[in-house]
This record gives sequence, C-alpha cells and structure tokens, in this order.
Amino acid sequence: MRVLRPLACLLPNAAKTAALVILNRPLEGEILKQFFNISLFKAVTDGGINRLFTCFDGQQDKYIPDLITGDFDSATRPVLDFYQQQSVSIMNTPDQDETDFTKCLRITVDKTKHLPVDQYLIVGSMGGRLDHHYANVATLFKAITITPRPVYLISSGNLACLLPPGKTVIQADTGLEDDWCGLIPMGCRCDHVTTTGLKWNLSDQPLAFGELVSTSNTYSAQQVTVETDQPLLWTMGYRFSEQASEETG
Ligand SMILES: Cc1ncc(C[n+]2csc(CCOP(=O)(O)OP(=O)(O)O)c2C)c(N)n1
Ligand SMILES: O=c1ccn([C@@H]2O[C@H](COP(=O)(O)O)[C@@H](O)[C@H]2O)c(=O)[nH]1
Repeated sequence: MRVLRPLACLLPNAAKTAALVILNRPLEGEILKQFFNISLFKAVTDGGINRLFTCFDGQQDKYIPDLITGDFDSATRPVLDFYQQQSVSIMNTPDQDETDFTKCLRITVDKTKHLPVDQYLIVGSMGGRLDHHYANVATLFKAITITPRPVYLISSGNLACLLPPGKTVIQADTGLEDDWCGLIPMGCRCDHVTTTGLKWNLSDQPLAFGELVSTSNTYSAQQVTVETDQPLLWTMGYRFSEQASEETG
C-alpha cells in the first residue's frame, strides 16, 4: 500500500526531500521559491530556463538550478550563457521521439538516485499547449516504470499524479486542499475501482471514458483510499496564497 500526502510540499515546514523539474510555462514565483527551498536537485527543460530567468528578474543568482536539458529550440542564448557562467550543467537531449520533459525526468531520476529524494515536483506542467498537457500526463505513465517515487504535476492550483495499480492512501489533511478532486481513467479503462473518503465513492466499479469519469468529486474525510486494477490519474485542487502573483503570458 502506498501512502501519499501530495500537498505536504506546499507546507512551510516541508522536508527538504524533493527534486524539482521546471517546464516551459509561466511560473508562480512564491511556489517556485518554496520548491527551490525543499529540493535537493533542480532541473530545467529547455524554454523553462527563460521562464526561470524572467520569474526572478533581478535576483536570478539566488535561484540557480543544477541542470538544464533539452533539444534547445526554446532557450535563448543570453539566458543559457548566464547560467553557464554560474556553472550550471547544460545537457543536450536531441532525441525527437520523446518530449524534453520525459528526457529530463529520466536524467533527474538518475542524478538523484543516491539522494534522499522522496518525490519529484514538476512545475509549469499544466495549461498551455494541449498536446503538451497530454504528453505530460503520458510521461507519468513512463514515470512509474522509471521511479517508484511519486511524480506530481503541480501548477496553477492543480495537482495531478498517477496512482499505480493497487491501493493508495491519499492524505488530504494539509489545510491547503481545494474543494474538488477527481479520478480520471487516462490511457485505459479501469474495471475495478474502490474508494473511501470521497463524497461520491466507487465500490468495485469501472471508470472509463464514454462511461463514468469521476470529476467534480470532493472529500468526506481527510484520508482518501483508492484501489484500482489499472493506473489511474488522481487530480486535486490546492490553494496557495501566492496565486495573485502568478506570472502571465
Ligand atoms: C508518432 C510521432 N509523433 C510525433 C513525433 C514528434 N515528436 C514527439 S516528441 C518530440 C520532441 C518534442 O520536444 P519538446 O521540446 O518537448 O516540445 P516542443 O515544444 O519542441 O514541441 C517530437 C518532435 C514523433 N517523434 N513521433
Ligand atoms: O505549452 C507548453 C509548452 C511546454 N511544455 C513543457 O515544457 C517542455 C519544454 O518545452 P519547450 O517548448 O521545448 O521549451 C516540454 O517538453 C513540455 O513538457 C508544456 O507542458 N506546455
């Protein structure tokens, strides 16, 4: 049985046991500061480095990642030069059969294999291009074969992670949970799903597109359990005070 407390990473006293991957979407400054503080390793994919540079305008030297990867069709030369001067590793990943995110996640997992990392936080992962949104969710399916640690897509008030087959306990007790949550049968149908702790629970029921998809669900307890026969996407909303300072564009 797996136990997750997905929003613990947003608490002020969060342990420094995460690894961070920054993608090419507008970034939220306060959350990013929090994630820099609690991450033992920070990676950026391609145009994500332009976003990081802009997000911390005037104080870029305080937020230096460990690694920048990508096929480099988005990062600008002056921005790359700035981070190169700060001794950041820059790794070219030219393969055009996987996204920059998937390639970066593989490298990040490898670089953190001897570190006490217990979760991967992916920011800049939602909204924007729809093909990328689905590609990012598809990367979660690869991620369960790359690492046993949870990989959280977390952006703009949304968190998503893939629950592997079996039973998962989700602790929703941080006080940062928004009212809504959902179980989305992406990739394939789930024939047997059983939950507790939700307003609309399932009892050995199927979830599938064209049949039932559990959206606009909410909590009936601070602990949710989900048992599934196939990988199942968990989504939940969070409230974090800095949303007002969200960068636009
Ligand atoms: C069947 C198939 N469809 C599409 C592609 C193209 N493709 C898939 S991943 C990828 C790399 C995407 O790079 P990334 O930097 O993540 O995205 P970008 O913003 O450059 O589109 C490409 C070109 C492919 N290789 N195979
Ligand atoms: O709309 C978007 C754009 C990008 N991403 C993610 O960022 C990386 C890097 O993107 P580049 O455009 O190559 O800089 C990409 O692999 C996507 O995972 C996104 O999620 N949404």
